[in-house]
Amino acid sequence: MANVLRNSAKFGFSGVLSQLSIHSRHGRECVSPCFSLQQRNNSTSPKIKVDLDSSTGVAVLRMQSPPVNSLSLDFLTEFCINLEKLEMDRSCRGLIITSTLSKVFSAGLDIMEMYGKSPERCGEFWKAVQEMWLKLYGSNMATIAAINGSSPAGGCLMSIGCDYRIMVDNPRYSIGLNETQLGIVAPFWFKDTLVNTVGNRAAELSLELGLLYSAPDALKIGLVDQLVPEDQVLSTAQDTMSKWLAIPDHARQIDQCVYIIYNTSPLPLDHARQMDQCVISVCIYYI
Ligand SMILES: CCCCC/C=C\C/C=C\C/C=C/C(=O)SCCNC(=O)CCNC(=O)[C@H](O)C(C)(C)COP(=O)(O)OP(=O)(O)OC[C@H]1O[C@@H](n2cnc3c(N)ncnc32)[C@H](O)[C@@H]1OP(=O)(O)O
Repeated sequence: MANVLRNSAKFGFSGVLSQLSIHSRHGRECVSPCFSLQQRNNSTSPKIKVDLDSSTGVAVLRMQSPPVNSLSLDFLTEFCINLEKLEMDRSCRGLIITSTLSKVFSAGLDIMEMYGKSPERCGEFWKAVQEMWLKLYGSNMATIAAINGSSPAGGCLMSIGCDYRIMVDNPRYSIGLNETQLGIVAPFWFKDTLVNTVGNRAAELSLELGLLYSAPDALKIGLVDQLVPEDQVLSTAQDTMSKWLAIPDHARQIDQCVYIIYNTSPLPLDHARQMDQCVISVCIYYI
């Protein structure tokens, strides 16, 4: 543990995960000389748009993959590449994730990725899902989800992978890990992340019944931290981010790291990750 804490101070949580044998992770010390200033500040790709304001150190990542921002392999790959670029950029300290689509933040995993694909493709897809969660939950940046629409299943995982959640105050928007309603089971690390957010009992009820919560109900159980009118979601996220960034990065990162290490099962370890990948790939293949 002493080593983990020493490393957390040196590398931040991402760095600690890499000490625990995660591939391709980058502490904030690791600044790639490969990215030009222009590349770092603005990158546009088909499914994701990122704008980094270098005066505030805050990036806004907009998911723009109609109709519902479903998490396909292509989407997840783009998402992870963008996250990795921001992670390596010293000037970026905070990340806000939101959607350009009306009514939907993200519909979760792309159902077409889970239907009739080869075991190899299923494995690749699941690895990308794991990677998305590891990169987001383990990020050294302060992360806020500005949830401007429904966010079921994998969309909810993405939201609870952030440090703070602001949702539009609209009872028609829902959020939750509804996998059991679909006849599938949320993996253990989805469960851990939910428990870390809403506590044990609420998570148990939520997972077993596959509950989707309206925005007001999500606030009641602590699944989201704040509700705001639709037109204020981004500005509130920016204001909230400035409070998070008033805390010295190293202190926030170490605090987060200690919390996660004590409260999360060991997916960061290669063997746990591979076992999870194998089980899920087989399950998807036989669905
Ligand atoms: C032991 C067994 C273990 C098995 C293990 C297997 C897998 C892993 C286990 C768990 C992890 C799973 C995580 C997941 O994320 S699963 C995905 C769950 N997602 C959902 O349930 C969301 C479904 N969608 C909705 O509820 C709604 O679409 C919405 C997001 C609320 C938006 O509603 P709206 O009315 O605005 O749109 P439509 O419903 O009309 O949809 C428009 C369009 O989008 C298509 N679509 C919707 N969701 C998805 C999706 N997840 N993937 C792909 N495509 C999606 C929908 O079909 C419509 O398409 P069309 O062509 O008809 O226009």
